[in-house]
Amino acid sequence: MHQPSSPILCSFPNPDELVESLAQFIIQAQKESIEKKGKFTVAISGGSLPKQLNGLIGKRGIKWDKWQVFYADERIVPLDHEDSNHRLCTEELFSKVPIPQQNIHTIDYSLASDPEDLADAYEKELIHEFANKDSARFPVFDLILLGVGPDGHTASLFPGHELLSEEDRWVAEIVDSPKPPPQRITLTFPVLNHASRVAFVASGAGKADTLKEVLDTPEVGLPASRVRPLSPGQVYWFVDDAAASKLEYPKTPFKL
Ligand SMILES: O=C1O[C@H](COP(=O)(O)O)[C@@H](O)[C@H](O)[C@H]1O
Repeated sequence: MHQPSSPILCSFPNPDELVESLAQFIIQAQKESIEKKGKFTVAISGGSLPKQLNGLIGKRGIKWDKWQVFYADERIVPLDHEDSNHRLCTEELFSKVPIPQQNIHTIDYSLASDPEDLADAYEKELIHEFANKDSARFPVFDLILLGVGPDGHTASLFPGHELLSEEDRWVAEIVDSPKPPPQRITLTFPVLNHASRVAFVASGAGKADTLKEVLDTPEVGLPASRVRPLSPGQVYWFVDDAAASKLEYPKTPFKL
């Protein structure tokens, strides 16, 4: 019987050490995945996360051509719009590393007039990558990288929203996001909770209250608390000491 995993919390004295350790963790995850399956499937968030991936830039041992990148959530805006998570990830990372463009799976903005169609089309991209939906009930990402907002939302799963109870779809649209822009797509909880590894990344004192609620009182049920991949999947929290300053949750020393 697969049980949900308990989060592993790794805290670092400063943002630079956090960024460097996160890069080492990601490189190790891609090494293991490529050895097993010849590719590395990863989902990336927007917000403050992409900047924290800059420890990957210029690192040896990264086989960028083996990465297949999806977005954990995306705003329904043109790909070059300032609110686009793809644009942000491109500025912070993809424009600085030799990843083939075709390995980055973006939304099809031509479907923007019908968010449900757009979400379904993105789900089809996943189905293409992860085999068909009947044989694989949910995709198993090698790594999903998430942030957490002040209200405890993650990806575009917001507290109290009906999408929190989605049990079937891999990708869903949201047209009433409390944080602008209102129209988005997001991976659903079943996808987040079937990943091999999920890594949350949070830094700065501004995240301290949120982290306390998410990790010390998971029974409140904030979206970020509900990301608990089934074993052998594992959820990690990469934070700096400022973000961890109010936590009672036990820390684990970082090791690869
Ligand atoms: O709107 C979003 O917010 C979350 C959290 O962002 P942060 O700036 O507080 O880290 C982000 O993870 C998500 O991808 C984004 O669309």
